[in-house]
Amino acid sequence: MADDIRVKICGLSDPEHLRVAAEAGARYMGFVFFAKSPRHLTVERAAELAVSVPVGVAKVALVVNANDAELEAITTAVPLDMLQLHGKESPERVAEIKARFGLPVMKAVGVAEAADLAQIDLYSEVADQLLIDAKPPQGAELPGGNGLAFDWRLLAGRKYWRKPWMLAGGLTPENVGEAIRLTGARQVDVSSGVETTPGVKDAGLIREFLAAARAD
Ligand SMILES: O=C(O)c1ccccc1N[C@@H]1O[C@H](COP(=O)(O)O)[C@@H](O)[C@H]1O
Repeated sequence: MADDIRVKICGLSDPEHLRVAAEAGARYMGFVFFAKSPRHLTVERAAELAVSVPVGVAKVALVVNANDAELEAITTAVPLDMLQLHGKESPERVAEIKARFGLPVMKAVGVAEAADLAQIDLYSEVADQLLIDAKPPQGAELPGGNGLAFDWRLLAGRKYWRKPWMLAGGLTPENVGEAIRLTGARQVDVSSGVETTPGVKDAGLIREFLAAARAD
């Protein structure tokens, strides 16, 4: 087992799936706070779920262009370890959120072509981690969580970014091994790939994903 591969399961909403993910070795659990997402949680529900996350597993709040009032409500109600910024937050806004809310920040960067990789260096200055995801198609309702992959060969030979990074976008139990092999990722994030329909996670797929990601 490649136990050093750290897996994040995003968009969890059921305590049973939290239990399965933790038991199978997930290191991060993502709660989505974005009303347009089928995985959206209220702060009250997320606070209830957070209780079931074992010590040592990071609780991550995913937000999209959230204002301070929204962030205040989330961070006050839910015990969190990290904020995932998945919108169009500027480097200045990332730095401001990090300072104001006192939590490590992971900034999502959308990639469709080599030119997009420059964003990674830009955000490396201010974010604690980078999340390298597929750029959403023009006009997409969601800026992530679309089950869309990008060309992983764009990351080949570039594993030494200045900050820890996580690979996301269209990962599944079937393709995660190949994605890790091609990109050198040591951390991976999945949402749609462990669902039967958008927003509905599947315990068997969660287990399969973790086993595949952590296999040698
Ligand atoms: O999961 C969502 O609903 C979501 C909504 C808004 C922004 C990002 C979202 N999810 C993140 O998107 C990537 C890729 O997800 P997928 O595996 O392709 O479905 C991942 O980082 C999720 O955390």
